Amino acid sequence: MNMIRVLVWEGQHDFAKRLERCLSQHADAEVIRYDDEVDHPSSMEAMDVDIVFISTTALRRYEKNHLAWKRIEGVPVIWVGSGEQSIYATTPLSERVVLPAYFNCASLSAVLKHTLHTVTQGATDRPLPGDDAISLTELPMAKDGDFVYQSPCMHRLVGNARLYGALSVNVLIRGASGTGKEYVARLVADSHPEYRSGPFVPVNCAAIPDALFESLFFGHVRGAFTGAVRDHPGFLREANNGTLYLDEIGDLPFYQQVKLLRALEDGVIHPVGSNETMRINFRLVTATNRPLINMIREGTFRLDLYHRISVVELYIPTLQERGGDEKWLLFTHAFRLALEKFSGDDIASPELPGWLKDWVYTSQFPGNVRELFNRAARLAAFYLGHGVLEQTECMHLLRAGEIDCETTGVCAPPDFSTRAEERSQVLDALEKNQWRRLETAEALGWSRKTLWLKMKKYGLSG
Ligand SMILES: Nc1ncnc2c1ncn2[C@@H]1O[C@H](COP(=O)(O)OP(=O)(O)OP(=O)(O)O)[C@@H](O)[C@H]1O
Repeated sequence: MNMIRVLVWEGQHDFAKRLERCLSQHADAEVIRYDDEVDHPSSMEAMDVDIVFISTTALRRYEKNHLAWKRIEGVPVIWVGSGEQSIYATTPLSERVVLPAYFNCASLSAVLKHTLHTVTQGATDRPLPGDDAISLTELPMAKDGDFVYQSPCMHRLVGNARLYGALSVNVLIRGASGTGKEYVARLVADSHPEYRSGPFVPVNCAAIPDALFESLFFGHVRGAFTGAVRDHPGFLREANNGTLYLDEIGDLPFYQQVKLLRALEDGVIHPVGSNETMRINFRLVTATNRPLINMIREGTFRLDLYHRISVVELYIPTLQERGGDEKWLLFTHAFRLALEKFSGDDIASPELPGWLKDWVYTSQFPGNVRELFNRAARLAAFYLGHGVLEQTECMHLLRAGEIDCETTGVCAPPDFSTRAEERSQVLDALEKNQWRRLETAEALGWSRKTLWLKMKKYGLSG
């Protein structure tokens, strides 16, 4: 582990001393202390710390001033005390990391490693030495049907999908190909108290033949055109009282976008060949893997449609952003599923070798979950055929068809040629996201800490 700067904000206990002692055994750390004699740390941002420990007793003294602890946003926090306290009310469940007040050095080391690993995984993304102490089963794994996730950023995404899903707002899902946009769309749909009982109508906008757009979206009556042998309700009416999911919305041609916008604004449609208008009522969820804002600048996506569809935006992190633990979790899950599927049996999974874990942790999977599932399925087929997982042959198989990031461009971080350009991009993203750091960081594909450091570098503050 590299040298880390740890801030300890203590209430009335002596845990800073214990912490310092444990840290000196387990990590190369500089500990900066605040205690109950000192007022709350007002210049935490300027201190450039890597992690903050806050005792619940310290925070209680400043409970009225939410800003006091909001200032530490961008730096991971480990709470010290009881996990039950109302003091965490402003921290989503998925983000709470709690170290019991009676911690010992081993529990401190495990919590610290897990937190730092999660934060820095984008940069290092390989198992930490001695990580065996933190087994996968100890990490929070969640399952929504077949949707499996584990990383804090995915817990946050799912929490937001449920939260906004319960409201009657249009939701735009952004994410690279293979990240699971349809799963998230279904999660949003299933969270609404009324629309959840209606139909879920998925439409891939990239696969709509131009000439059939109106008939497929708004419906047609029998005889409206050659080949219209029966009435067709159209996607918008099929979704009535349910959810219409428009995937690849960025692929809808510009001149079709205005027709869709009009229907959404008026809440009525005219089926092709009919004089009647019909009312429509559904929740709209859209998804894209294309940069709509750039497309608006280039004049290929309508700003008015963008405003209509993106009341709430949810960003799905790439597999790389979710980190090694989640890749491994998904790989083992996919491997087990494939064994069952290919053998038609409830076959026991073999113990997976260490070289495989290393490979999964360090591979980038530009095709995201879809690609990872494909590799796991290959390996499962190999295992069923040969009964062993021999490294050389398996690696050959796993790496076949591997496409690197440079070729696909999908896992590369934003590339800015000048400082001025980067500053203006960061400013743009901040303004677009009303200076909310989490959303801005997600939009830029950065961690909150990276964004915070860049804001400091360019003298940007909200
Ligand atoms: N978290 C997950 N847990 C389990 N399976 C997943 C998860 N995420 C994605 N998948 C799998 O990956 C595949 C791709 O997911 P999905 O089709 O939803 O991605 P997408 O983002 O809509 O991709 P595209 O943009 O290419 O349409 C799915 O078939 C599903 O099996």
